[in-house]
Amino acid sequence: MGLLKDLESKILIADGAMGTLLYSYGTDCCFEQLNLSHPEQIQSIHQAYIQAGANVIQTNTYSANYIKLQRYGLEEQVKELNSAAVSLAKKAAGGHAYVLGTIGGIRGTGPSSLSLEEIKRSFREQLYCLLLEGVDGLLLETFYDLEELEAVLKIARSQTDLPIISQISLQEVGILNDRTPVNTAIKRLEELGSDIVGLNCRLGPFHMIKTLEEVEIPKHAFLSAYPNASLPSYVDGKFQYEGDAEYFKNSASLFRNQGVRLLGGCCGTTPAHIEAFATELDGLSPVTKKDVRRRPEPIAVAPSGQKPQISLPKILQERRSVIVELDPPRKLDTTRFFEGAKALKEAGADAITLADNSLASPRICNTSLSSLAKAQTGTQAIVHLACRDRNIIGLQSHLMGLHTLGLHDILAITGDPAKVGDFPGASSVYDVTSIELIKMIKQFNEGISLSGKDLGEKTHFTVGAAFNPNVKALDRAVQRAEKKIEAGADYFISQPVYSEEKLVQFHEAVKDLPVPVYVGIMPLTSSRNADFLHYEVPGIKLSDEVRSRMAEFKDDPLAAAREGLAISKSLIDAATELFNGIYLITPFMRYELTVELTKYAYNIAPKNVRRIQNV
Ligand SMILES: Cc1cc2nc3c(=O)[nH]c(=O)nc-3n(C[C@H](O)[C@H](O)[C@H](O)COP(=O)(O)OP(=O)(O)OC[C@H]3O[C@@H](n4cnc5c(N)ncnc54)[C@H](O)[C@@H]3O)c2cc1C
Ligand code: MET
Ligand SMILES: [Zn+2]
Repeated sequence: MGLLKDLESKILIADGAMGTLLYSYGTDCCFEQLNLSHPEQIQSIHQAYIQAGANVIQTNTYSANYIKLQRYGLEEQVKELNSAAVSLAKKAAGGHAYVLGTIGGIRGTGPSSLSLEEIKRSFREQLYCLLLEGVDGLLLETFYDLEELEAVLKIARSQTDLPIISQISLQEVGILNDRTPVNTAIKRLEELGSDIVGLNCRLGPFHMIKTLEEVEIPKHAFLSAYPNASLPSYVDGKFQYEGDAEYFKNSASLFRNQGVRLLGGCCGTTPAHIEAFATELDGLSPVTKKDVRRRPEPIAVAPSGQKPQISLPKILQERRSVIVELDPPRKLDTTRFFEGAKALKEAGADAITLADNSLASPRICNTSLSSLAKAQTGTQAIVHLACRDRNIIGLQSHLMGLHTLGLHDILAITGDPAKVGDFPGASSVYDVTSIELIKMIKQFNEGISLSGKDLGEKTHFTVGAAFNPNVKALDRAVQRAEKKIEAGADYFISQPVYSEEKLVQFHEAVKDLPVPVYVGIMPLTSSRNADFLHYEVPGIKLSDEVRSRMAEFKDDPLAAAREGLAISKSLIDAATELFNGIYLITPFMRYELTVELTKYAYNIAPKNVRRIQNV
């Protein structure tokens, strides 16, 4: 007797959801905490599943690791919560059902910055607690990330000979988030020594069976499936699942036909669903042969989006390039904006850049204006894209829209937080930071969405990233830049620099980076403007000389603007000795200033070329 021995000749039925069942009862605390605070509740759920026909149950430990328990301040209780869970499940099983120690995946559906080392640490701790209490097997479930599952499976396999079940979760039929076909992933888990391999959560029976049609029956492992009851719906502020056990009854034989030998339920399932599986498959032997549907090769489709205009990082390798930030207006009159776009194009700017609600204050949508500017004047536009205002659904939709409009230049930024802007109470989404956004965009360039879905064609985005040289520790800024390069950044655009000394330090810090930099220069418009930047904008310091030059024209706005231009010109003189890329920032829609500076920058003869940033 033993779980694996039984599976050689039988189909076993596993239990269904624990978490969503508790949630449906109105539980709103940490579910694992109930192992200690309300043990009778957990035990009665186990018993209900056993009564429904489950031969295999799992401990209430899905999130009982320090990383997830941290959310509730329970990270010190990993041992107690796991121990209690095992003893409750064992008591309920009373020797009539196998008890699996459950460990849930940590990396979710979006990009995660949690290191594998930290995940492994947390996994080891929970693993030892479960093994110490004596379970009949381990259930590694709800892993969206194959790298994570492989890493923890290796650890578990090296620590125990007990049966191990490894279950992947999918967002798309047949394919993991990283594009690995599910059949390949299952084979890899089998090779790493998993005794049972399969799928759980996220998909309901329909999509899970469709996925299993692409999966071969493993030679040295058994197949498992724990489908969700349905897709969730959101009613009256609560997630609900359609609870039709009759539907599960009809699906049972379809799972069997796919070679599944351990069949249970995940989110939204109840003892009624498990009973449906158990009665329907009672006495039936496992299927050992089936036809496997081959995954179709992705079809290469000719791209429909227009091809990019000039490649800015390429230009920077060859010659000087000036780009100019011309921000969307805060009000609805766009006259000055389009005049500016036209004038800058005529002045020779290689592109204009349009901020995305910078300083977290609403402006006209930069994509609309970029598209119109491109259509009206042929201007190449760099669209800033901030992670603050869009979740990963909105970001992806936006990327597809940019591609469709033929806007291929993006500046990927995390974005100023909402609290600095006009609506400090608004939420800052930040599902991802600039680094993960850059990765996402580069994945789109491979024709693949964040969930691994085939986009049907490849995008052609060139991705810029932000660099702030106005920080105390430039070396840390460079380290962050290196991460952005690793993620796929093609070039950098910097915050404005206001002193020649800073330009030299900046150049020294980035000269060996493998991608080019556009160095920021923003003309000062008045003495007050200079003081504001110096005193109020974090990281920006103007030299005493610059501030006193501006202060001289305190009462003469025209003369002050002229002085601001003169200062910018000397900064451009210094900058063009060090960098090929000049990024001019138009202050307060005064594009005449940046038009003049664009012409000025192009008219400076190339100087000591050897010192130019090495790219
Ligand atoms: C060229 C340019 C254009 C911009 N356009 C916009 C815009 O359109 N809309 C908008 O809202 N904002 C814009 N910003 C502002 C920008 O979003 C913020 O300045 C941001 O904090 C830094 O850039 P990032 O978004 O790439 O953040 P990231 O570099 O991704 O930084 C994200 C987080 O990491 C932290 N961090 C950054 N650098 C370091 C470091 N060296 N060490 C440790 N932690 C660090 C930051 O505090 C921040 O919380 C722009 C900035 C630049 C330089
Ligand atoms: C989020 S997937 C399901 C986790 C666990 N098996 C439960 O039912 O609570
Ligand atoms: Zn689930």
